[in-house]
Amino acid sequence: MSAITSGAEIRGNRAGVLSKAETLIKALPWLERFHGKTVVIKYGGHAMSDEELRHSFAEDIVFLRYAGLKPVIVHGGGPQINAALARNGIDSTFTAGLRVTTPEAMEVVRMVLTGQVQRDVVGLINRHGPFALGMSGEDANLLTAERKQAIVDGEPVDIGQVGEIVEVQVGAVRALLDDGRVPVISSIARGDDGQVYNVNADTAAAALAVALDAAKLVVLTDVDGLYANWPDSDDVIDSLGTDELAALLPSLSAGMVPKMEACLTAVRGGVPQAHVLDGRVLHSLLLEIFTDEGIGTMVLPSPPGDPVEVTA
Ligand SMILES: Nc1ncnc2c1ncn2[C@@H]1O[C@H](COP(=O)(O)OP(=O)(O)O)[C@@H](O)[C@H]1O
Ligand SMILES: CC(=O)N[C@@H](CCC(=O)OP(=O)(O)O)C(=O)O
Repeated sequence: MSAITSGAEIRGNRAGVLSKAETLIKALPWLERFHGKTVVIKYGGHAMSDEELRHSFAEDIVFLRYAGLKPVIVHGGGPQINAALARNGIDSTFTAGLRVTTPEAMEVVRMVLTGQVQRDVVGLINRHGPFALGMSGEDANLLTAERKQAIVDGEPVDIGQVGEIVEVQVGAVRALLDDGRVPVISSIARGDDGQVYNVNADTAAAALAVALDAAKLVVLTDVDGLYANWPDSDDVIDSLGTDELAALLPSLSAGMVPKMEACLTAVRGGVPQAHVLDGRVLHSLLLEIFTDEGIGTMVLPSPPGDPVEVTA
């Protein structure tokens, strides 16, 4: 027998249906603006902690792909590397937000990023749509790096096999994008000296966003955005210009340093906007790209408005 719905029920559902249609229509200007555009998304290790959030991230990526955008993912894996180093009895320290990478730590970093985290992210996305394909920055000479030194109190400090990106060859990534794929990239680089280098994933994402002429860089992490007076307050800076950000950088600490440097590099390199978003919020990527809700911190070319007041 065919299913029958009463007229009263249909009229009762109408309001809910209309509000869903309104949500879709509100996304229209953003769909037009970003259709065919490349968006580089840094998926931080801390943003991968929860099962429901991981699926919401994968759904967002597949949604972006079906909506005609070209998402490129650069994944992190700091907490996963920490756990693997601890299991192997290898000490792990950070200088200026970067892991001091001995040759034995480098083996673990490479194995965890390309052999574990990248595989997990690819598998996760492909459960929602068959688009993801993993690459290391070493593949097809995507990322070439030289040994980097950290600067501490104005002095250069050796931090081992940490790489500073000196060349990006995006041919292989473009080929994947042209084929409708979603590249998932691990932040390991090759060196002309035959070494492999550990590159901070925020830094790698910024270099790729610039090289790919991306319309946006989005950095997903585990805080609301850039806090103005962290750790004393949780006031989030909604938006700031590159000049203000450059002035602020010396006062920032820990993981925020490479993240905000990445936003600065990307926007100064021609990417129109960079965002730091809370990956703990379900569907934060879709909310950022397809609505005008201000979530997280946005970096724009200077001047974007009044300078923010910040105390170190
Ligand atoms: N001004 C700041 N605003 C927000 N977070 C900050 C700030 N300064 C330092 N942090 C720290 O940086 C961390 C994010 O960096 P990180 O742990 O490297 O994340 P991810 O794994 O996502 O790359 C936050 O969890 C917070 O503890
Ligand atoms: C040089 C350096 O620090 N490399 C990082 C690479 C992974 C990373 O950046 O992961 P998150 O984005 O999750 O922090 C590391 O070894 O932890």
